[in-house]
Formats: sequence, structure tokens, C-alpha cells
Amino acid sequence: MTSLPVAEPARTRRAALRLIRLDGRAFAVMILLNALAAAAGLAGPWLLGRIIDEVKSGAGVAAVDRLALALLVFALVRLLLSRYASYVGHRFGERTLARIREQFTERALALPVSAVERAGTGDLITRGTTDVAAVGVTLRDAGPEVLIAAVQALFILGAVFVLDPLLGACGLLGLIGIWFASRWYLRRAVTAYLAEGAANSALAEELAATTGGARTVEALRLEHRRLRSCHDAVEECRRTRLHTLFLRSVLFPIVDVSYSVPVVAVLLVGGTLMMRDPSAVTLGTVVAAALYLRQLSQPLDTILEQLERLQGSTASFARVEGLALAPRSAPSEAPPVPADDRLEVAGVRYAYDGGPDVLHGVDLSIRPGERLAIVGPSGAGKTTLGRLLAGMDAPRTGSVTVGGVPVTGLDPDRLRERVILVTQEHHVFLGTVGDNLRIAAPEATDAELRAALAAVGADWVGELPDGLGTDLGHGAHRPDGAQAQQLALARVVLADPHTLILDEATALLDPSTARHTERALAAVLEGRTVVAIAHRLQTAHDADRVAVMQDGRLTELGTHDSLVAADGTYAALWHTWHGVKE
Ligand SMILES: Nc1ncnc2c1ncn2[C@@H]1O[C@H](COP(=O)(O)OP(=O)(O)OP(=O)(O)O)[C@@H](O)[C@H]1O
Repeated sequence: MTSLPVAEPARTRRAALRLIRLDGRAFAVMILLNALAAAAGLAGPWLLGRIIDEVKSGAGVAAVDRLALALLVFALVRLLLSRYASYVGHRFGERTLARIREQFTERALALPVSAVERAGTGDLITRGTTDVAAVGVTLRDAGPEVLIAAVQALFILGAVFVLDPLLGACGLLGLIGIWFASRWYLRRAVTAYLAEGAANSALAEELAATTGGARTVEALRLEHRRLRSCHDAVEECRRTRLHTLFLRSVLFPIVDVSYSVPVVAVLLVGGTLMMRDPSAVTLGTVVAAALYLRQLSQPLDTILEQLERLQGSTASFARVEGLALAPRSAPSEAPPVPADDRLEVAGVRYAYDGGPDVLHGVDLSIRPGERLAIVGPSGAGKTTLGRLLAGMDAPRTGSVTVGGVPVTGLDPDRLRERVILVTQEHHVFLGTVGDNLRIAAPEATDAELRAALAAVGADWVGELPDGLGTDLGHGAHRPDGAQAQQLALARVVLADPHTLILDEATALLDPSTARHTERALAAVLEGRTVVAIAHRLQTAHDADRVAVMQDGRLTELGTHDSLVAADGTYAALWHTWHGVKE
């Protein structure tokens, strides 16, 4: 399985800056308001210092009252400013998250089917849900909180330096412990938390597999083996959790002690200075500086707490942004128009994900209106050729063209009008019956939808409470396998392609469903070019021509009768199958 790309750090940074620029005004207002709130917060300790000095110098109650009132006013101003700042910040976060979601949906829809198939839909879903949500939380909470805390910490340190540069230097020196401890921690935390997350996922997977397959486990007496693997998974969870706990148990005590160090240093140095020369520094200044440094623990705590989250969501954002690096399916400018409906395969070689070639130079010309069956042993390359014919993948070398134009060069709408691959997977989308059908023909009228449903024998739609307007899916009408297939085939009728690539759509169905589908299919095939990847030789017998594939090569091509007469591989297959039938 090949994962979808992940953006490298420089690209992730550029994308983040682009998002900020798109809502630059709100971002600037948020920063400004936070800075003002932080500045208002600085008044508290300074005013307290002033009160102490006023009391010491014997000033009256009125002076102290004035300072106390100012203290109250600044506290109120700070509260209002920071409230408004977080309101602006949250709005900025939600708008940006909406932008990321829209961009993600756009990019996901532009991905070629082959890229999603190779990465597994799980990867795309995790990026679209867990990763986008993690980025959202960061944008709304962690990001602004860290910014606010950083501004506050800077202002507080600045204030101590303004009060007295020597006391400021003492405060700064006291913080060195935090700097080293957090660097030590952050270097190890990412891997440790990733390992813990992976161990949790593995345990969940083990438990789900054991409970989901309980009957099989019981029938095959696998209890001991399952218990052992669950036990191993639990043990790994414990081990990784203990490691992250150890990291925290080192960091937090050091940080807690380090918060007190600058305060103690300021009190010691300030006290010594005062005793030596009372005019050098006042008691109020020393107390204010100590209070400031005490206040510093709050923003620093926030920064440390959120840094981890920021690291996690940076990884998430790199995965979300990585989608931009995936190949896009639709060609952008002036898509070419096919001259006619002839499908040509010329010198096609194909390899999955840089592996060995599984098609080794296939040439095939399919006439409009013809029915061609492709047969061959399992792994011969029939499905791969079918996917290339339907434009779901491009050949490594050689070409697959319709009317002279490469099928992968057609835009999706035009390709849908030309070639459609019909497989056994029939997805029913959330929405009404009409919505499910209009995917293939957005402009179709209700009458056209009904005609398509009638063509595939989907009479059941007429009996639904709201007909075409009936909701399908959870909590609404849930179509069974046969009905889902009829909807898929009605979509094909509506798209009206001239060529159908049929991956033996009925081969894996139960007999009653298969009967229904075969009737519907016969109606759909009428008047079209059909390339059937045949698992049953009856399909080959009924076709105009049969192509035999072996080991990625087209080894025989001709009518059923001529191939039987030629007495080659097809004849042998036919006789074996016929023999088995009789
Ligand atoms: N997604 C994939 N990744 C890597 N190799 C693949 C993939 N799908 C098919 N192959 C390989 O390509 C070769 C051709 O497979 P393909 O499915 O086209 O054969 P097939 O004739 O359709 O077989 P079957 O009748 O079993 O469906 C096989 O060797 C198969 O293992």
C-alpha cells in the first residue's frame, strides 16, 4: 500500500502562513488585543509595588485607595480585552478551519481513483477527520493560547527589565533550567507519544479482530493465540505509557522548581542591593519584580502544555497539506475531443507502484458496437487491462486511446460519456434515490430517471413512500444488494456511455440477485460496445470475439469458433469447462 504524500516542513509552514494571510486582519486584531490585554496585566504587580512604597513613605489612605482603584480598573480592562481577543481568535480559527475543510474536499475529489485505492481509503478518511480536527483544535485553541502566552511572557520579562535590568537578568538566568528541561523533553516526546498512539491503535485493532471474529476464534480453538497477542498488545501499551509518564515525571518537577528559582534569585539579589545601598532599589521594585516573575509561571505553563499539541497538529497539517502533492485526475486546459468511439490499446506495459510489469506489451483494437470477452487464468492481467481501458490508470508505456485521445486525458465528464467500468462494488450514497441517480446525469429530468430505472427493472422505486424523493441509507430505506446494483446500472443508463467495461459483475452474487442483475444488465448492454472480463466461459461463447490473456500478454484473439478450431489455450479451457458442465 502506498500512502498519500505528506508535505515537507517548509511547504507546511508556507501553507500555514498563506492561511493566516487570507484572514490577516482578524489575525492582526487578535494579536493586538492580546498584546493590549497582556500590557494591562502588567499594571497589577507595578501598582502593588507602588502601594508598598507609598505605605513605606507614610503616604495617606487616599493615595493607596487611588492606586487600589487603578488596580481594579486595569484588572477589568485586561479581562475585557482578553475575552474579546479570544472571541476574535475563535472566529479566525473557525473560518480558517472551514477553508482547510473546503480545500481538503476539493483536493480529495480531484484525486485519481488509483491513488486513493493504493493508499487505502482509511488514509484519506483519517486525514479528512482526525487530522483536520487536530488542526482545527490548534487553530481555535492551542495556537491562539500559545501566542497569547508568548506575548504575556515577553511583556512580563520586559517589565522586570524596565523595573531594574539587574533583577531582569536574575529572572532570565533562573529560567535556564526550564529551557534545558523542555528541550530534553520535546526531543523525546514526539517519538514517545507516536509510539504510545501506535500501541493504542494496535491494541484496539487486536481487540476488534478478536471480538469481531469471535466465532472463528472459537471454532478454530484460537483462544490461546488471541489471548497471547492481546496480552502482548496490552504489554506494549503499558511500556510506551510508562515511557511517556517517565518523561513527564522528569519535566514537571524541574519546571516547578525552576519557576521558584527566578523569584528566589530576585529576592536575594534585590535584598542584598537594598541592604548595601537603600537608594539603589526600593522594596516596592523588588516585590513588583518578584510578583512579575511569579506571574510568569502561568504563560510558561500554557506554552509547555500546548507545545506538544502543536507538534502533533503540525504533523497532522503536513498530512492534510500533503494532498496537494498527490497527482490530480482532471487535465485542466482544453481537453481534447475524441474523433470516434474506437478503443485502441497499443504496446501497453503496466506495473503497480514501481513493481515488475504485469502487462507486457498488449495490442488490441476494439470496434464500436463489438462484444469482446477477455478470458484467462487468475493473475493474467485481465482486471488491470480493464482498468486501463476505463481510464482509471495510465499505462507505463504505450497508449490506451478512444477516438485517438488517451482515455486518461479526458476530463471526468467526457470520460463518463465514453467509457464506464461496471464492477461488483455498488455504493449507495446518502441522499434520495434521485440524488443517487443524478450523480451520473446532473441535468436529467424525473421522467428520464424513471425511464432509466424502468430499463433496469427497478420497479421497487415506484413503491417507495416518496418515490424518487425517498431518502436512502441509515435510518431511511436501505437498498439490498440487488437494488443497489440496479441503481448503479440505472446510473450507467443515464450516463449513456458508448463502451462498458464489465468486470463480470454477477460472478460473486448469490443466484437470485444474479438473475435480477443479469436481466437489468442485458438492458444496459443493448447497443453499446462491451468489453467483458469473463470469469465464466459462457460469456466468451456469446461474445463477438474472445481475447485470451496469459501472464500479462494477449496470446489469442478471435471468434469463439475460430479459437476452438485453432485448438490452443482457449480450446483447452473451453473443453475443460464444457466437460465440467456436462
Ligand atoms: N493493486 C495491485 N498492486 C500490486 N499488484 C497487483 C495489484 N492488482 C493486481 N496486481 C498484480 O497484477 C497481476 C495481474 O492482476 P489482475 O488482477 O489484473 O489479474 P486478473 O487476470 O484480473 O486476475 P483475477 O482473474 O484473479 O481477477 C497479478 O500478478 C496481480 O498480483
